[in-house]
Amino acid sequence: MADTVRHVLITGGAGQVGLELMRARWPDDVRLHAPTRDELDLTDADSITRLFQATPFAAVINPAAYTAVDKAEDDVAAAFAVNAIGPALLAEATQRAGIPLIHVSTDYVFDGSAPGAYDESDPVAPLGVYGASKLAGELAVRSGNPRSVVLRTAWVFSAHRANFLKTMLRVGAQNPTLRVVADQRGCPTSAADIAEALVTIALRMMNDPSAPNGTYHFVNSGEATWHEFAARIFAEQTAFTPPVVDAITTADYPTRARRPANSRLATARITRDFGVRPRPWEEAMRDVLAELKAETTR
Ligand SMILES: NC(=O)C1=CN([C@@H]2O[C@H](COP(=O)(O)OP(=O)(O)OC[C@H]3O[C@@H](n4cnc5c(N)ncnc54)[C@H](OP(=O)(O)O)[C@@H]3O)[C@@H](O)[C@H]2O)C=CC1
Ligand SMILES: Cc1cn([C@H]2C[C@H](O)[C@@H](COP(=O)(O)OP(=O)(O)O[C@H]3O[C@@H](C)C(=O)[C@@H](O)[C@H]3O)O2)c(=O)[nH]c1=O
Repeated sequence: MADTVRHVLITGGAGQVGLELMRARWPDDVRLHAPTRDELDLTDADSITRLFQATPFAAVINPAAYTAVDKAEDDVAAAFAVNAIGPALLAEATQRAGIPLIHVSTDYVFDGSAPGAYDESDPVAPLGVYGASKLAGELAVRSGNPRSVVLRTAWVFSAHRANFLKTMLRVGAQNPTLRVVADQRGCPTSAADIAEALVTIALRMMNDPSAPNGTYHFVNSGEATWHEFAARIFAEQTAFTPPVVDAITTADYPTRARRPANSRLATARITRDFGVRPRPWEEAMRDVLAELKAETTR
């Protein structure tokens, strides 16, 4: 008898977006597979082959990545292995299996020189190794499996793993004053909301072989500088007396990697093609703060 279960492979299931994909609402006939790092290492072609031999996947979602932006500058080979070679191998495997691949990418493929929000057709020019490796991954996915979506997102926060929101809560509880850059502007985005968009795209692509493909932007609506993001986090949290947050320039806060001054993403295309409507980042952030609060009071 034919397998009536639709098997969906989720890479990086322990990451921010991967975890939210595992918690997201899926139809009853979908079975999620989130292999551990021992079972799936994106840099190891054999581990991908073994997985595909064991299970007839109906789709693959790839949020796994090397995400340490500064470290990548000195760890070029490792960043490219995960962010470029891994997606190339997944594109090859999904193309051979005749199934869609949904890949997650970043606003850091842009150099930040545009005056407004970037749309999907704007020219890319990454400033650092992380962005360059993610761009190489995008190209490999598009050319390796035309039945694919590259979903670019930005400034991801959630109650899990490492992210700017959690860093601010940690250092803000310990320091009366913080210094945060006020000349880099982007779109803070909830991992749970990204997961919801990915579910919509994956279901559509599984159900309809002629579903839209290509590059899409998904971020929560609104925008902020890192300084505004930090200030809002402290205004909304109730766990401790908020620190004073000084607005500084990028030059005042030297980092190993350069970051775009403007990486706002326009989302009209995903709304038009998939009906996905982003909600304001402040609203999504309140959900995450509530989740963190519930965890500490449990
Ligand atoms: N974080 C952000 O602010 C942004 C992220 N993105 C993109 O969104 C996606 C999801 O990011 P996010 O959830 O924050 O990432 P995380 O850093 O939270 O998680 C990344 C996941 O990838 C896994 N991983 C790393 N290397 C490998 C490998 N060789 N084989 C298999 N799995 C591996 C990690 O495994 P392990 O659990 O073992 O560490 C981890 O589970 C990524 O593609 C990222 O580039 C885009 C814009 C912003
Ligand atoms: C901790 C801290 C950071 N900053 C600055 C440094 C940097 O310019 C900015 C953000 O710092 P972070 O290192 O937390 O964020 P960063 O790692 O640059 O975040 C990026 O991650 C990758 C994975 C992406 O794809 C991007 O969309 C983006 O989310 O804030 C301060 O100004 N003060 C501080 O106390």
